[in-house]
Order: sequence, then C-alpha cells, then structure tokens
Amino acid sequence: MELRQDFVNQLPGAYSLVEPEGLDNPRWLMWSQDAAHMLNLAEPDANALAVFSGNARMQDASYYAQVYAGHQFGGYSPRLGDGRAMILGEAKDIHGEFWDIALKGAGKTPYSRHGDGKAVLRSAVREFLASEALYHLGIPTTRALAVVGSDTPVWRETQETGAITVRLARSHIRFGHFEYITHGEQDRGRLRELVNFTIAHHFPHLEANASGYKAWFAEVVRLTAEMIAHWQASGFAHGVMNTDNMSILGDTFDFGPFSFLDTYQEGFICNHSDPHGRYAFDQQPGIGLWNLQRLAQALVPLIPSDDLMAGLNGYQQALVDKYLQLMRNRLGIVAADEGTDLALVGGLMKLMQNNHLDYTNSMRAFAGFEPGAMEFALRDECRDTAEFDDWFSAYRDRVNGVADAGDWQRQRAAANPKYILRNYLAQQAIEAAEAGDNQPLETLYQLLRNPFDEQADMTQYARRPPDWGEGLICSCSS
Ligand SMILES: Nc1ncnc2c1ncn2[C@@H]1O[C@H](COP(=O)(O)OP(=O)(O)OP(=O)(O)O)[C@@H](O)[C@H]1O
Ligand SMILES: [Mg+2]
Repeated sequence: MELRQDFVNQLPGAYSLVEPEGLDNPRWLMWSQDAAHMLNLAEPDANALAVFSGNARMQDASYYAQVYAGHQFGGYSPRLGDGRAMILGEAKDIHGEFWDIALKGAGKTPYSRHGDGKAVLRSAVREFLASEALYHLGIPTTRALAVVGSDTPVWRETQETGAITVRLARSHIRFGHFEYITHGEQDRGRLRELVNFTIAHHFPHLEANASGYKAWFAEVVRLTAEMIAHWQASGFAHGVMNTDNMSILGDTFDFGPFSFLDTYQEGFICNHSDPHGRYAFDQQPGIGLWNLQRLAQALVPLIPSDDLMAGLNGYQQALVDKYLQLMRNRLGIVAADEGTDLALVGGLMKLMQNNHLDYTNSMRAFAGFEPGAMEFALRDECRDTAEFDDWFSAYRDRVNGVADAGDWQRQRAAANPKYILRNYLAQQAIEAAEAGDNQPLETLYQLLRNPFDEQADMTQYARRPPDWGEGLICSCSS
C-alpha cells in the first residue's frame, strides 16, 4: 500500500507528527473484505497486523494527528484535535479515490489532554460494525477496514482491553477545523489554505474564488442535509453531533453512542451523557442546521455573509427533498405535493409512536403489501386499529397504477432493510468477543453486508429486542 501525504505536505500547522504506542499481543478481530477489496489489499496478514496495531510503522509515512476545535453540547472547546486517532496518509482505491487511513485508539498525541489515547474493544467493534452497516444501507459514511484487538489493559469503569479501529475516511476535515483557525489563530491566510485544500481535493468541480466559495458552502449545506435525511429515514440516531464530529463532506463520522431505533420513539436519546436530549433523534435536523451556522461563522473572514446566508437558506429544502425521496421510495408512492406527502409520512410515524411499533420491521412490512389490497399486515401490530384504518385508507389511495405487484414489492424490499445493527445484537456479539469467541461478531458483520436480503436462516436477527435490550444505551467512555 502506497500512501499520499497531501495533508501533511500542504497544510503545515494543521497537525502534529505522532508515533503509535502499539498493542500487546495484537490479533485481528474484524476485517472488512469490501473495504479491503476497494483498496486492493490482500487478505489480512502479519505485516498488516503489525502496522495496524501500531507495532511497526509504514516506511516513509509521516503519521499525524490533526488539530481542530468544536462546539460540544453547545459549548465551545477551542482546542480538541485527534486525541487518540493517528492518520497514516491517503491511500488510492480501485476507482482512483483517496482515503485517509487512520488508527483510532493508537495512543497518546499532543491533543490527548487527560485521555489515554486508547479505545476499548467494544467501542472499536461498534465503530466498525456501524460504519460498514451504514455503507451497505447506502448512507454516506466513513468506512472501517479492520479492528485489531489486544491484551493491552485499558481502564474505563472497569479494566478492559485496548483495540484499534482502522478507519477509512475520504477526509478527516471536520467543521471544527475551520472553527479552530478562525476563533483561535485568526489567520485568514490559513483559513483560505484549508478551504482551498478542501475544494481542490474534494470539490474539484469548483474553483477557489469568490463564486467557488459560495457554491462550495452551499454544497456542504446540501450534503449535510442529505446525510441527516438519510439518518431520519433509516431511524439512525448519531448521539454526539458536536461540530468536531461533523465531516465537511457530509459523511457520517465518529460512531460513539449511536443507535438505530428499535421501537419508534421520536424523542429517542441514545447518549447517556445527553440527559436533556440535545441530540435526540428528532432534534438531529435542527442540530444539523445549528452546526452549519457555526461553520458559517467560522467562514465569515473568507466568505461574504450574504453568500453564507444563501447557503444556509438551502438547508431545509435540501433536507425535506431528500427525506421525501427516501420515504416515497420506502412507501412505494408516486410524489404528490410536499405537504401531502409529509402529512402521509408523518401520520405513519405517529401511528408507530402511538402503537409502540418497531421502526425497521414496520417499514419492511411494506415489502409484503399487495398494491390494491384491503388488508395490510401492519394492522395486526396496532392497538389502535381505528387510527391505522384512517391512515391506511389515505395510503391505499396513493398506491395506484401499479402494473406489476411483484416488482413493486421487490422495490420496497430494496428500500426497507430487513436487518439493521440493533444495539442488543451488537452487545451480544461484543460480549462473546470479550470472552474470546469472535464468531458471533463475524456472523453479524456478514449479515449486515446484505441488509435488504431475506437471508433465510437469519430471521431471528430481525426480531425486536428482548426486554433487556430495548432502548439499550451505551456509556460514552469509549
Ligand atoms: N481515550 C481518549 N484519549 C485521548 N483523547 C480522547 C479519548 N477519547 C476521546 N478523546 C478526544 O476527545 C475529543 C472528543 O471525543 P469524541 O468521542 O468525539 O471523538 P473520538 O471518538 O475519540 O474520535 P473521532 O471524532 O476521531 O471519531 C476528541 O478530540 C478525541 O480525540
Ligand atoms: Mg469525535
């Protein structure tokens, strides 16, 4: 694997050089065959294990940790930076695109503050499973190539073991990078350099001039809105939408306490450390805009306020357009006007909320609906059948002109996954791995590579969680 080092070479001052600490007795816990194929890598071998555990380093590569700031839960932290992630460089994939290769959990950096620079097995595995699961669901996301486990003791609430996620990101540039320069260094030249670097590497169709900057910000707004529309349509709660976790490319970034919804609950909070629900499921669209406003503020020295405002003004429409596109496809309806369609989708969400329905399974039920039929299996799940009947009569009228019912059903199955990364499934697999059995993890990973397929022997993975697993929330001490 050859690495390009454009970030290091072109943005001096935006990072510190670092060396990984290494892991005791490293071993492969997970390996993404899809990501490996994309990077044209062979099967996992001893050399790769030595490099990805941080026990050996790649020749000629300058490993680095980036510096950034961020708004965390509404408050500004002027200096964060990669406290436990080290980037090796940028690898070219089979399509000619470049991916940063990062070791998350590789040890202390100048930005570790009071942290140990480590990650534990459960958090490394969750990041791997989530990013690969989102990828296979068609949600824009960073990827994961591997997880390396070890015997290195790491202290959290109890003693655990250290692990590294090998993360692939088209870019690690976050909103917080721009905030750091503007609010900290106040160096307009450096801000321009970073924006120009971002445009040249990731928005090559735009020029680095005033009209290009305006168009670029509008695109960042749109990409962010579309990412969040995907989350809302998939029932995905991110959990820590701080501006240091917002990718400038609109890729889902940093998998901490995230959770897919089991029972549909609009105000679902997946993060232990978020008692007021700042990042609750239904707050995500609003927080996305709030975060973009923070980005806009950071760009004020470079981009006229009117241009930034124009970009921000596009947010809501981009979000609604994408969300409706995804939901119309899930429901199998032809577009009517926006208000009518939002009301139909909103009615379904209300139905799910009032009847404590499982989000994924309820949506998947549409793959079994016979266009034109008077019956729909979802009715049996509802306590309030009158509410269901009301909604259903409006829905039925919308599914018309379907020539081939089988084809229509196949399209619904391709839009509504049968399998998602339910928290309790991740938890079970992680507990097995902690006890030395990796098979459940591997089975879960393989399942999530084809989330839309029936996968005959796997239907128990589509079940609602048992009582202990409903609304399981994760500790933030990752
Ligand atoms: N164990 C740790 N040691 C040192 N720094 C840490 C540790 N855990 C988190 N941090 C740092 O705290 C900040 C916020 O953490 P957060 O959980 O958002 O990020 P992360 O999961 O570590 O990494 P990333 O955002 O790259 O996915 C980041 O700057 C991160 O590097
Ligand atoms: Mg983070």
